[in-house]
Amino acid sequence: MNATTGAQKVVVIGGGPGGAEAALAGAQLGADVTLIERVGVGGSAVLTDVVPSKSLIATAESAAAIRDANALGVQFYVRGETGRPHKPEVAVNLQAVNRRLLSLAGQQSLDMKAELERAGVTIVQGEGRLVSPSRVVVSTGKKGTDFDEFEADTVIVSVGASPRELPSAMPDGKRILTWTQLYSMDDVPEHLIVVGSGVTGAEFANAYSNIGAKVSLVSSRQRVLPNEDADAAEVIEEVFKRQGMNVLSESRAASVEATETGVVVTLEDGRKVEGSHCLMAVGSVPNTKGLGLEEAGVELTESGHIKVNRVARTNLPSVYAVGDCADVLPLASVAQMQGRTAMFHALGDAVSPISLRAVASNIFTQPEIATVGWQQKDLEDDIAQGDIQVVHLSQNPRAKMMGIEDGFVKLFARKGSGTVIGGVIVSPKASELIYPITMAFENRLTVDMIAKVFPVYPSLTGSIADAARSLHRIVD
Ligand SMILES: Cc1cc2nc3c(=O)[nH]c(=O)nc-3n(C[C@H](O)[C@H](O)[C@H](O)COP(=O)(O)OP(=O)(O)OC[C@H]3O[C@@H](n4cnc5c(N)ncnc54)[C@H](O)[C@@H]3O)c2cc1C
Ligand SMILES: NC(=O)c1ccc[n+]([C@@H]2O[C@H](COP(=O)([O-])OP(=O)(O)OC[C@H]3O[C@@H](n4cnc5c(N)ncnc54)[C@H](O)[C@@H]3O)[C@@H](O)[C@H]2O)c1
Repeated sequence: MNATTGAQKVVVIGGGPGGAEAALAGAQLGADVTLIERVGVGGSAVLTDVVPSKSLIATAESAAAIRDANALGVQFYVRGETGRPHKPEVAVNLQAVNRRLLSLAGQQSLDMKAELERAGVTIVQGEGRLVSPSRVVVSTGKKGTDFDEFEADTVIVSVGASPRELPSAMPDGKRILTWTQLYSMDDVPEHLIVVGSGVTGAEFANAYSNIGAKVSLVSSRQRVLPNEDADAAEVIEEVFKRQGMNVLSESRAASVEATETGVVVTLEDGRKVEGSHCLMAVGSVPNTKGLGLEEAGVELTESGHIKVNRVARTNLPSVYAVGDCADVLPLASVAQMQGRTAMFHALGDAVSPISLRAVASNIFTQPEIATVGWQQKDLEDDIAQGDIQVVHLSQNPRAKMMGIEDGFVKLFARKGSGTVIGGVIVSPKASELIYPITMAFENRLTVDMIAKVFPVYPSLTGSIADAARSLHRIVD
């Protein structure tokens, strides 16, 4: 408790989406909030992960739009000396691209910092560590020479995660890279080998392919994006292959070595893949080591994630954990929701426990994959009961006009009631199109209610209405 104001004292360790949102919520409720951040406000989400990757993807979309414009009758040519037209090359200036995205990231970090300061949050630059469930030490000097100590009624740990490193494929920051190191490349890599075909691997493989790199994708599973809707992943894999990507299925990388001129990836079956650069996208590890958590009595999982309940509280009443360091779902949107929920709960405000089923998520490949609610696998495994309707975008008039060939809308409706229980959209800008399905899911709307809503004609959302209409059932 702050002795002068009587406000509750809250210390937040880590200023990514989880920590920043928690700090803002605390300030809004009148708490005395101190935010400790060792690198920059916005965290990895803003500085190395979400903002740079999605900015790179915006560039990749522009490059792909130029490539695909020909199909809609747009032609680019320059006249040579003889007056005859020549097709110009589309070139991406990677230095300019990287400058732009790093500057966007830096600016967003500064904007967030200013917003927190305006709200009254005290920001301390340094590395925080728990010394008890209500005491945090911060090393503010280089190599831990200077220390500050903070008493807290509540501590919120939001320290995020870092790229997983394999001992036989250690990143050198030049040829063998993690996703945080990609933005130092001066030129579009001649041949990028991406190890790992989860969301991170798939997004970067697609983006670099679209900006002109030759790409090989080392995928340990039968298909890329193993945790996604199988039909959606199949569309993406087909698009990848059609664009010339070398997808190596059921292939695990055993080691990666840098040579004088490039990299050699040795697969577990002995095959070797040579390229100019290698991106390691083999998952993340939580930044929970050396934080004093176990010593303070906070329970961790075997993977080092902090165990939390649905309001983000750990086994210790005064300690909460939010975002990628907790054992929930590593998404920026979830980190923010947890941050807010944790702070409200700690300060005694009303909260609803977080339901992951309602989280809309998106994979920013081209086309994108957006999902919400129960999925086909849940229906097949009989965890949920529902009917499935798929409408392919090749049947959608607007998609035809726009030259969109790949993608679909898939809707799940509960048997009997017809309530929307989930959906998948594979389409350009699926991240924007999923919102009506998310609204329907959250508010328990039925397919008949959706079918009654007028979509614009012609529009991609028309396929959502079509899927809902097809799910209409006659009531006996
Ligand atoms: C390539 C990539 C793309 C992604 N794209 C998306 C996307 O499009 N949409 C989406 O929702 N999610 C996306 N994610 C996931 C998203 O980045 C994470 O879920 C999000 O960053 C989690 O936020 P956080 O607050 O938990 O942690 P972080 O953003 O990792 O922030 C944690 C902060 O804590 C600081 N910190 C750590 N230890 C200490 C300490 N001891 N003392 C002080 N500070 C400390 C770190 O410096 C860091 O700034 C992506 C992830 C990756 C890898
Ligand atoms: N658009 C987004 O919202 C977005 C983008 C990126 C990441 N994320 C979040 O981050 C989470 C993690 O995604 P991720 O892709 O970073 O990690 P992941 O753990 O989901 O995928 C890593 C993949 O690498 C494979 N792998 C591991 N070792 C390998 C080896 N030696 N050779 C070949 N493959 C190997 C694994 O089998 C796995 O499929 C996502 O679930 C998501 O929550 C979100």
